[in-house]
Amino acid sequence: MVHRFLNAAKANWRFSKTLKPTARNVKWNPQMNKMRNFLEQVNGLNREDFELLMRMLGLPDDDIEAWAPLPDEHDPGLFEYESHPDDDVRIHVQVGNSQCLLTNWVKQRLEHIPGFPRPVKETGGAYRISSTLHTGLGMFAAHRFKMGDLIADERPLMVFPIGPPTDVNFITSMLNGARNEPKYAQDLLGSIFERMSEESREVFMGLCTNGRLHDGPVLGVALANGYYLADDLKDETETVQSLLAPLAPDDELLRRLGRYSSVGKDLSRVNHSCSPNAAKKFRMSTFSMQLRAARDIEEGEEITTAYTDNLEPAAERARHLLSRGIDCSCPACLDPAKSDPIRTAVRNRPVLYSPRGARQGDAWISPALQTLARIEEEGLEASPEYSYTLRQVFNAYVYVKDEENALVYGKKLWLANLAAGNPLYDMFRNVESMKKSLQWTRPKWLWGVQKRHVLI
Ligand SMILES: C[S@@+](CC[C@H](N)C(=O)[O-])C[C@H]1O[C@@H](n2cnc3c(N)ncnc32)[C@H](O)[C@@H]1O
Repeated sequence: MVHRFLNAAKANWRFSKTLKPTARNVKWNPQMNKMRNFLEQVNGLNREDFELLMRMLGLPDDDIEAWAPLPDEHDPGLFEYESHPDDDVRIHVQVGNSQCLLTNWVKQRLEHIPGFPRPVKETGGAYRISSTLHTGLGMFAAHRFKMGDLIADERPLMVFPIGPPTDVNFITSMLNGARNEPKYAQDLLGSIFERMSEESREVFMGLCTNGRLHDGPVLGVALANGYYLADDLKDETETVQSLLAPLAPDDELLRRLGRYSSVGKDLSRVNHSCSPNAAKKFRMSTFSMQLRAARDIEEGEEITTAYTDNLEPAAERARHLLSRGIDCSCPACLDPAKSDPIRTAVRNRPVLYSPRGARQGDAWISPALQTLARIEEEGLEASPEYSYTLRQVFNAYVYVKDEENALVYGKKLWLANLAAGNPLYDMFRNVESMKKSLQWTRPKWLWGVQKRHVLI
């Protein structure tokens, strides 16, 4: 059987990135359901099929082009792969100085990336690692960064699996903090560790263990520093698909099936914040973790990322963080009565409806502007809701043909996407392409009805 795996940029080349509803607690009406079904089908299309559909629907080339993401230097290309009995077998793979335990499938996927591994970017002198007041070592900005700027680009010392396909015991051991099967997990990580260079081993063992040495030294470091690679590096074998199929959406196994974690030299020194100023993204093409500024950062400021979902209430965050040995004492954790309602309001940000009939001023845009203000007040620019809300506001200003404001928010959206590693669209920062966008040229096209439109 031939599997077709689309690269991220192509898979993301979708209307729905701009139009798909993302707000929670939304009451769906039949019209929205219809739209969602349509968009879900469009979602599955690659660029060629998408273009074909748009042409069939009568969309001119100019409009189609305006929706295309710019060429992506991280585009891993198309992967067409014949399934093989060895797909799930794990093997040791070295990429540069990274030692990894990957499935044959992932190894094949990486080898299909043109020019793999592409060079990592030099950011020499952009940061320093030094002591913080209360959280051990941390990373500090050596100069000012603007939102979206690259702070670090680093290949991991080690990449290791955190779940099946083949090692069901391993997941049990990791889920139980390695208490049930410490020997198994320790041996597995040990087999990667012993392949590392002496220098890398020394760096690795110098990382913080957070008192988890009882798990064994290598496992202790991996548990205290492991960074979850989520969808950025994962197995997509038939075994994984079949194991995934019966799982409920809240099953913990979903997070772990065919997934990986990594430990880095400097990036493992970045501490957690509930209002982080930076975001990490693993890139397959360079086999490296990129750290970018999620908002402007001053020289000397500590650089932080989120170890947990920062839109959860403080009590829920504390539960997650405690499992990583962190007792967070940031202002949001110390004063949940003030912070929790703001974060919940961001999470439940409202759907934005355009006004019925003729233009009725811009007051209908204010719920989205209010969400943006809340995000900036709480320092939540690293959460996906920031891009979503900027997109709402951009769409809304384009809808009312307010060129000046559309451009202001389009440019912010461009930077927020850059920081998050999302696809970049010229229309967000360029008046010419903005005016070719669907929202600008024919706002009623998609729904084909003279009703209110959801600008999500
Ligand atoms: C990946 S390491 C970060 C670097 C670490 N501070 C060091 O000295 O190497 C994660 C550990 O740092 C500490 N840490 C990170 N963020 C923290 C925070 N917000 N509050 C308290 N401790 C934190 C915890 O001990 C955690 O297990």
